[in-house]
Formats: sequence, structure tokens, C-alpha cells
Amino acid sequence: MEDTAAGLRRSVGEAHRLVVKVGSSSLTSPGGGRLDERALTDLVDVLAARRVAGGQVVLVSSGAIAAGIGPLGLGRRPTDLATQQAAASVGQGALVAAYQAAFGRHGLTVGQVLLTADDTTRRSHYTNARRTLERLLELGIVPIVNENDTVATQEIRFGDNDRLAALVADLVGAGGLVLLTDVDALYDGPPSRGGARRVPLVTTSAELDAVTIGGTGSAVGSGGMVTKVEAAGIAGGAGIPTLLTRLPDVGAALSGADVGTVFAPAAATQASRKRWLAHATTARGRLVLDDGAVSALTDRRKSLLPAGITAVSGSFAAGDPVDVCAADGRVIARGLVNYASGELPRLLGRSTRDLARELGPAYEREVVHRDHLVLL
Ligand SMILES: Nc1ncnc2c1ncn2[C@@H]1O[C@H](COP(=O)(O)OP(=O)(O)O)[C@@H](O)[C@H]1O
Ligand SMILES: N[C@@H](CCC(=O)OP(=O)(O)O)C(=O)O
Repeated sequence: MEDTAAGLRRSVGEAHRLVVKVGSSSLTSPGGGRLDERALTDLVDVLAARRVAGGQVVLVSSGAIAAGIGPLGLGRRPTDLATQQAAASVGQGALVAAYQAAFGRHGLTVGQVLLTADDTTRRSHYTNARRTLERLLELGIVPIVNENDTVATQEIRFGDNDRLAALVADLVGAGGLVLLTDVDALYDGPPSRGGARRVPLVTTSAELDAVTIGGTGSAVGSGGMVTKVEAAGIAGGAGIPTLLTRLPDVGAALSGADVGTVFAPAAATQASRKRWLAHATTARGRLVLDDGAVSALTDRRKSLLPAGITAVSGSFAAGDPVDVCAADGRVIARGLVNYASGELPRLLGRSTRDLARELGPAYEREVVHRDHLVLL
């Protein structure tokens, strides 16, 4: 019988619809600052062959900031947001032009899709992005996705594209997610330390307890291995397996060779709306609960009522995502709140029956309904 790792590799390799994410470090010359045309062409050759054979590919490509370093004469990756945005503005054009030229040699056309974190936070934008991607795929186009770096502000940025790639994989219902970076696999410790061993398969998040995961090892990347493992977790929660390896191994990996690390999808997946709440939204505020309310939510799966809330922070409107915390500050859930932050303080600690009697029937509503609450 085929072992688990081989079966998972095969299901990613044979997926009809694949999301492939490539990091800045894989696309730029050593030292950064210039697009590595050879690496980009090698990647495109593998992806174009799949497309020509009838498969669908969404490419999530980083590298805009890195590709802008050289043309702007900067020498190294800028650290301030405004210069990063200027570099992304220059580099994104170069990046997509290079992809169009490379896919064009296979008779294929690319479409640029730039997303902000807000496009995933707001459910209406999220479904709109899905529609656009679906239409592009139906038309035989290869969508090239990146964060819209030129307008994203520091607070709401994805920053790295790993989480964005996992959200896109969920959005388009991909059969597999491929993360390409500058290291051939996940190791049980940062590879720079030496003596680290490859982890070929991750089946449960508990197995990661034995792995030391560090930040970026390159001058141009940003997330490091932490965000890649998180991305594999998000994709796994949507039932999607993830394969992580380096760009030169992508062809072999997609043919089922024993390279890289494969992450199994979770045994039980959440409903799409709850996955969106847990991973795609950014909390606009926090609600702190007393112990009774924590157990009502976690043990009895109840809605959150004003009586169990002890504190509110942040500035949010009714319908916004908020973090729901225990008294010690631990985030236990994310939910869509039914009241604006200004309305809540006078309701705290009071029963809905009292509130309805005093303020009218509208105040009988829960602060967060359980259908709009996901435990974390
Ligand atoms: N346990 C680990 N296994 C593999 N790589 C690790 C680990 N911990 C840290 N890293 C580092 O993560 C880096 C990849 O992340 P990053 O530089 O952000 O790449 P990208 O630009 O592809 O997103 C690797 O170069 C490696 O040095
Ligand atoms: N959107 C940015 C991604 C920044 C980045 O460094 O991402 P990654 O290489 O995936 O860690 C860009 O295109 O430069």
C-alpha cells in the first residue's frame, strides 16, 4: 500500500487546480536587487507544461520589492514602508512583464491580481476576488497574485505572501498548495545551524513541537519558515495538502519525487465561513470575558452575551471582526460583533432581559452570535 507521504505528494502533483507560491529569495539574484530571469523561466516552464496539459495554476509571486531594488539604485531591501512601496511599484511591473514574456513563449497569457488584506477581511471583497480568479481560470489565463504593496499600510499588511497564498488556495478550492522558497524542505531546526534533518512529512500540528522554526534566512524574504508552516496549517484546515520545497525541485516535486516536506490536510475541516473568520479577517478590537462566559463559549458552544464581558477595547463598527479573550488575555475566539465599540460599555455585565426592558427589544441580541464565532 502506498505510504501517506507518497499519497499526499501524488495528490498535490495530480491536482487539477494548483496554487503555487514563490518567495522573493527564489526569484532574485544572490544578494537580491535583480530578477533572476533563469529561475523565473525554469518555474514558468514547469507551470506552463501543466497548464498546456489542461491543469489550472494560480501563481502567487513575491519579488516586487526585491525586483525594484536594482532599478532604484538602493543596494539592499529598504526597511521603511514608503521606500518599500516605491520599490514594489517599480518592481511589480518588471515582475509581471517577465512572467508574461516567459508564459507567452508557451502561448499562454497571464493576468495580474493585486490584493490587499482588506480584500480578504471584508466578506464582499473576498467573494469578489473569488469571482475574478474563477473567471480568469475559465478563460485559460494564469493569474499572478501579489499583495497590493503600494497601497497597503503597515498595520493591515500581509507582509509576506505565505498566508495570502493559503487564503487564495482556499478561495479557489485548490487541490494542492505548493510553497517554493530558498530551502529545499522544512528542517527540524534552522538549516543555518548545521546538523538539522529534513522533515519529509507533517501529519499533525503536534509533530511540529519537535521542530525549531526560525525567521527568514535571506536578505530579501520576510516571513521565514514560521509563516510557511502557518500557511500549511490554514490550507490544511480547508482540506488542502501543502508541498514545500525550493524552486529548482518544483518539477521533481510535482512528479511525486521524495523531495521537500508535505503537510497533510486536517482530519476535520471547518465550514468555509468559519475558516474565513479565523484566518482571513483582521480583528478591529477585543472583548475580554469572565470565566463563566469562556466556558459557555468553549464548552457549551453558546453565543456571547453582554453579561459575560468585562472589558472592550479598539474601535469597531457593528459587523466587524473582533478577538474574544479570556481574563488572562489569551485569544480564545474570533467573531463578528453585533454592536459598535461605542455602544458596548454601558451594556457590559447586564442581562439581555434587563437591557431589552430598559432600552427596547433590539438590545436582546447577542454581542456575538455563535454562528459568527470561531473558536481558535
Ligand atoms: N526549521 C527550518 N527549516 C527550514 N528553513 C528554516 C527553518 N527555520 C528557519 N528557516 C529559514 O526560512 C527561510 C525561508 O524563508 P524566507 O526567507 O522568508 O523565504 P521566502 O522569500 O521564500 O518567503 C530559509 O532560508 C531558512 O533559513
Ligand atoms: N509583496 C511583497 C512580498 C514580500 C516578501 O518578502 O515576501 P516573501 O518573499 O514571500 O517572504 C513583494 O512582492 O515584494
